[in-house]
Amino acid sequence: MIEAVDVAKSFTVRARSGGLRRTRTTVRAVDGVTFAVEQGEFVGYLGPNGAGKSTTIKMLTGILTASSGRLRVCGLDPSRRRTTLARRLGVVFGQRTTLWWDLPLRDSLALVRRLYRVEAAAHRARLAELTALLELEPFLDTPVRQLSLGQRMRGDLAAALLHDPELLVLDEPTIGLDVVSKATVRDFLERINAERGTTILLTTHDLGDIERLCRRVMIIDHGRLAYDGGLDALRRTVDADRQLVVELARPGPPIRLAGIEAERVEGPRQWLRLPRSANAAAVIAELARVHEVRDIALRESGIEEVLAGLYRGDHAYLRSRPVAP
Ligand SMILES: Nc1ncnc2c1ncn2[C@@H]1O[C@H](COP(=O)(O)OP(=O)(O)OP(=O)(O)O)[C@@H](O)[C@H]1O
Repeated sequence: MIEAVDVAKSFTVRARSGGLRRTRTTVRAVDGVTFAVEQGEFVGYLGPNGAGKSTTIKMLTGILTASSGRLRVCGLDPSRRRTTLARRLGVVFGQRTTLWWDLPLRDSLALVRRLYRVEAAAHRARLAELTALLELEPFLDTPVRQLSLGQRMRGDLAAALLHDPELLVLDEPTIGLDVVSKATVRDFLERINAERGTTILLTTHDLGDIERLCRRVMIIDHGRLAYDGGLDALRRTVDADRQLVVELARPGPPIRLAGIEAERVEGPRQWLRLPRSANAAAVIAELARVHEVRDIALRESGIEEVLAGLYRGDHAYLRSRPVAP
């Protein structure tokens, strides 16, 4: 469904550098990413702010042309075959709407039907199905500008799927939604992926979206893929690591013992990451023998912590582990 080989995108930015002088700098927003997404997959595309996610999505949808590399979406070059690709692709940008602000949702969806040249009978059937799945009925005749954020998002999802695309690309579809609306959107996405086999690429900062929906995640940072693999493998890696929070009798230099080093020191308190292979009981016994320890807590780390570590630039943490192909 998607094939990206060493895809890069650079922007030239002009900035004032004192007086009337301007300098030109190049921002490598996407810096050589290679990945493939198969039909029917549900993939999370994650990364910190400014990592290159939106730029990738704009290249996938043909809005931007890659500076270099090879990109194919549904077998097509997105920037050259943008119109043809649009018929096979659905896109939702959570921060923006594709609906007509002053029109009732029903009329907006009728215009979408004309844009995509969907047959009237097929449109009726599809609209009925989407209306039921997304519970649109109560507000089909309400102007889009009067819809709540959650209602508008459901309307946008319907608009993106009316022409029954093979691939759905979502940029933060649950941003700003309450827990009930999030659950409706997630249930819906899970269903169309499972029942219709729609391939989904999802960008989100919401860990609930990821945990609930994505079996595979790709993590991009500074324009490069830092991880591509199963969420379960990532979670197992993370869960295997634990953290020891040690409170010493007095402040001291970072603790070092048996190959384990403190990764954070705050006064008498130090944080040590215990790898999978470490025996916590033995480490604690050794700590107590060498240092004057006031207190010790052993903490399991979750997916949130590994993402935060990665986003802070703690790359060695994941790169030291096997990355799925
Ligand atoms: N049109 C542009 N001109 C210049 N620089 C750009 C342009 N678009 C994006 N960038 C830069 O490229 C980098 C990647 O931006 P991008 O919007 O792809 O990040 P993102 O991962 O989507 O971030 P966020 O999570 O904040 O939405 C950033 O440094 C950004 O400032």
